[in-house]
Amino acid sequence: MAAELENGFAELRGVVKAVSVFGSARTGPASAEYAGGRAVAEALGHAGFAVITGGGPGVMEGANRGARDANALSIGLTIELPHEQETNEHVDRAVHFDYFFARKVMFVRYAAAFVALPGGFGTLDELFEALTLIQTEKIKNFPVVLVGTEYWSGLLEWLRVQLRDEGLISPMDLDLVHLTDEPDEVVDIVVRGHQAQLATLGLS
Ligand SMILES: CC(C)=CCNc1ncnc2c1ncn2[C@@H]1O[C@H](COP(=O)(O)O)[C@@H](O)[C@H]1O
Repeated sequence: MAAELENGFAELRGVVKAVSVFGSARTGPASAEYAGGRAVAEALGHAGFAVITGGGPGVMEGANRGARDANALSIGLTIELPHEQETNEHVDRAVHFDYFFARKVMFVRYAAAFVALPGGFGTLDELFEALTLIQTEKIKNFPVVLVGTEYWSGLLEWLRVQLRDEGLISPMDLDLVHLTDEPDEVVDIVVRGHQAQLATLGLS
């Protein structure tokens, strides 16, 4: 397990400007979600960001493909699962993990932001992990961009009403969560977050 972390750090060394993109493993190449992942990743790629996904099918594949379309580095952090699963063909650099938690460290450590498209448990797990890290200030100026207003609006509203308004989270815990359908807006949000991170480190 320690070896898995070490290997991840070694494989990803040098990745300094990247975004982790999450989304359903089940939405095929003909779906709007796949196209959305591709468009967002392509826009991020043109803005100079590498794209990190889970390396699987669906939205992950769309995002890796979009990164390639933009000639950006396309990374897949693949996971050992009970059913055999191929790394999608648009990954340039694959890093394999047996443990979900070791893999999660990499999604955060090497990314300037999280972008989440529609998905199931896996996507929600990744989203809420980021929100927990933001809330506890383990990560700072780290934007979370939800892509797909129709899909995400209900959850976001529920978080505002049931969690924020009821005092179960702080009012500012949702400040870094953005909702959009526009790839260019995703880029703007990510760039601003990245600049704020560099400024915090005294690197801007
Ligand atoms: C069809 C199927 C079950 C494929 C599983 N293959 C997978 N390969 C890589 N990452 C995955 C896989 N399943 C879930 N994940 C992780 O969880 C998210 C997708 O899960 P879900 O479909 O939203 O819940 C992805 O962002 C990814 O990081």
